Amino acid sequence: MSAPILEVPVLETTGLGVRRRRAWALRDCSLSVPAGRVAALVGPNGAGKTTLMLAAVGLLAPDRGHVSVRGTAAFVAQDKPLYESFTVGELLEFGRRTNTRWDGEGARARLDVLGVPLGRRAGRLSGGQQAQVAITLALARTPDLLVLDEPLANLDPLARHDVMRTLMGEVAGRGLTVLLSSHVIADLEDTCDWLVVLNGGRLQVSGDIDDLLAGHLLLSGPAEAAEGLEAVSATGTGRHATLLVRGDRALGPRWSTRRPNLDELVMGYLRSPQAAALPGPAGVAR
Ligand SMILES: Nc1ncnc2c1ncn2[C@@H]1O[C@H](COP(=O)(O)OP(=O)(O)OP(=O)(O)O)[C@@H](O)[C@H]1O
Repeated sequence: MSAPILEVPVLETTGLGVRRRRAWALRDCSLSVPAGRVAALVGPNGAGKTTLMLAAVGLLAPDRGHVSVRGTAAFVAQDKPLYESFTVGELLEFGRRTNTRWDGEGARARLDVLGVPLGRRAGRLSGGQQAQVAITLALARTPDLLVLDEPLANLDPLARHDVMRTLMGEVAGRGLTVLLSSHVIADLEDTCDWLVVLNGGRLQVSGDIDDLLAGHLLLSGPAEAAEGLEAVSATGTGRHATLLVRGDRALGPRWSTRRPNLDELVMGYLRSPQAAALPGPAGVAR
């Protein structure tokens, strides 16, 4: 096995714990997202995704542990708030006046390509256009880390594709690092290369998506043969069982094996909140 390549983290949390009102929304979370990665943040409702993102950009203070960002971070909240009575051009001008780092030319060029009229009031734009404007304003601040809370929610498939293409262009063009949350794994499969899974306020998975997929197998076979097999999780329909397991296993002709896809990997972990795939001290999943 080749030695793990050390990548510079842009976002790093160590033992991060955040309380919302009296309850812990995030506990003992230690993760890193390397530079130039597009990290998918997934987990059920209430898992702590927004809490982690707010802590990452400094909008929530840790109650335990640390969070650090190398460089600057920009955040686009779930409801993509814009001053509705401002025109898009006025929003750009407002951004220019209120930010020390501002790429107005890039922002105008992007909106031009997307066909968003600068003279239109933000409140009169479609949901997809509002998402694009909010992301464009965040990108114009030329952050090192862009944090997006469900940027694809309520967008049609074409608009979702456009948003992801915008992000990929920025990542390829200037090595931006992105952390984005979503409930639709299929939207993330082609563009994200890093995975963070939260469940009930705890970190379950953090790592390179290709490594994670290559490090797991999906087994299908007779339920009675599944007993005693160590698995991340198992599902079944009576006599038939499907298991998500770590590593490579030769189990004989009664089992069919294949690599899981991203959705199967995520679902396999979410079904077993106690299971975890986190990098050990040498970057090896444990
Ligand atoms: N403003 C708040 N005040 C108090 N508790 C909150 C607040 N916002 C969230 N919480 C609680 O913190 C926990 C984590 O919520 P968070 O919004 O981070 O989850 P999430 O994974 O982003 O969920 P969703 O997918 O539903 O957006 C939940 O138990 C939630 O009830």
